[in-house]
Amino acid sequence: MKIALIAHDGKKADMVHFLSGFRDALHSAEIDLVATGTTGKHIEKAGFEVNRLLSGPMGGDAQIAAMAAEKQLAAVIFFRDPLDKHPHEPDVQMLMRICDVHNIPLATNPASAELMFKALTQTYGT
Ligand SMILES: O=C(CO)COP(=O)(O)O
Repeated sequence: MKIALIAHDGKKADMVHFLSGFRDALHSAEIDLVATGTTGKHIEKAGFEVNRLLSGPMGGDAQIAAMAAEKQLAAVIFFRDPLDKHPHEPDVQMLMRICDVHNIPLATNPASAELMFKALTQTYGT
């Protein structure tokens, strides 16, 4: 299964911390990670394999939305920073809307991501 990962700058450390808690599952399981550009760099640095797309403000959120619309994603984990402004806010809203349109599981904070991830790894037997 393919899981998309996105984190705003103020949440990138949270994303790496979150993934580190699932390191064994991520290394052993049949999980493909895809991420927006800068988020992906942080994830790679932490020792995970990830397919990096464009940076969010340059269209990365839109690329992930397209994958969601084409049902290529089992889930989207998007750690948004609610205390910061983003020039590409329309893309952020669009991504979340597309997840809702296509009923793609979407977690926007670590607590929900953890619940979702545990459920997914059980469902997929990983
Ligand atoms: O801006 C983002 C999400 O809206 C994330 O993009 P980066 O991972 O390239 O920082």
